[in-house]
Amino acid sequence: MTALLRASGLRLAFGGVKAADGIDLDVMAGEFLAIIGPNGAGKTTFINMTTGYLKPNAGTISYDGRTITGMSPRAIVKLGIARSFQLPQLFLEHTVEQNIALAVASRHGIWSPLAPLLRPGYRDEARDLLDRFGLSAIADARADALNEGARKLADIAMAVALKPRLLLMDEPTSGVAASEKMHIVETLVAVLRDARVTAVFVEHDMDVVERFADRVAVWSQGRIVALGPPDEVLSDPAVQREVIGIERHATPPTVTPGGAPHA
Ligand SMILES: Nc1ncnc2c1ncn2[C@@H]1O[C@H](COP(=O)(O)OP(=O)(O)OP(=O)(O)O)[C@@H](O)[C@H]1O
Repeated sequence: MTALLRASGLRLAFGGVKAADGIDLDVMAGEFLAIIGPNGAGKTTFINMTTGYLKPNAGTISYDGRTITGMSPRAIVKLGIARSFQLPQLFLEHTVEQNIALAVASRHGIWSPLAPLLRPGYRDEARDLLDRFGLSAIADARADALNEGARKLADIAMAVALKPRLLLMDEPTSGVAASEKMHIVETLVAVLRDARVTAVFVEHDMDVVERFADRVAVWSQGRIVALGPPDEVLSDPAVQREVIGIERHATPPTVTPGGAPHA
């Protein structure tokens, strides 16, 4: 396997806070790499640097052999790197299908909300994606009416509509009801494997990491402190003590569809 993404010596400080303190990481083509670590460890900062939302103070990021450090988010998307956010970025007043069709249109450089109406092909592609994500039944629902699980899947479907080779997902299961979580991850992993997308995902649920990650990278205070297969890394006493204990404590509350948050 070759490295699709290579981060070398990444550093980024916010005032006195070292959000990235020398990050070296190769993401291999085809793998699913989980990033775990306590709140504030620098996980989102890594995704933001890789996708052009933040510029590192030092270090380089290369993708498919090409340096992308400091490029704009739009230029990076064009090269084949997409992302989803901790808080889904859907257009809330639009339907699920319209959201996906808008993402398809944006891949063609068209940013108008009318694009899907003008080009039926975009809607067809959106419908195919909805089918693959198991979202066809709610194609006509407004995005603001969805429960958190469906919202996360729709957000990831929008990222997949960009036809990425590499997808970075920031906490794809946060806020999703425990009963829905495994189904959601199974669905998105099946779609991504089928589309041969390499995936990096930040995750707080160790069951999800254990079951779906090929490798896991442990972040702590802007550094990677462990990296390897989940069974090795998650059974490492130092990781359990320093990170997973904190993780379990810090796991955000889940929200049931239409219900109140609960721990
Ligand atoms: N734009 C910013 N301006 C100032 N400080 C920031 C900014 N982004 C991140 N930080 C700080 O950098 C550190 C790392 O933040 P980051 O969001 O990357 O952590 P994280 O591991 O993703 O945490 P969480 O699990 O809570 O999402 C934190 O101390 C955070 O407050």
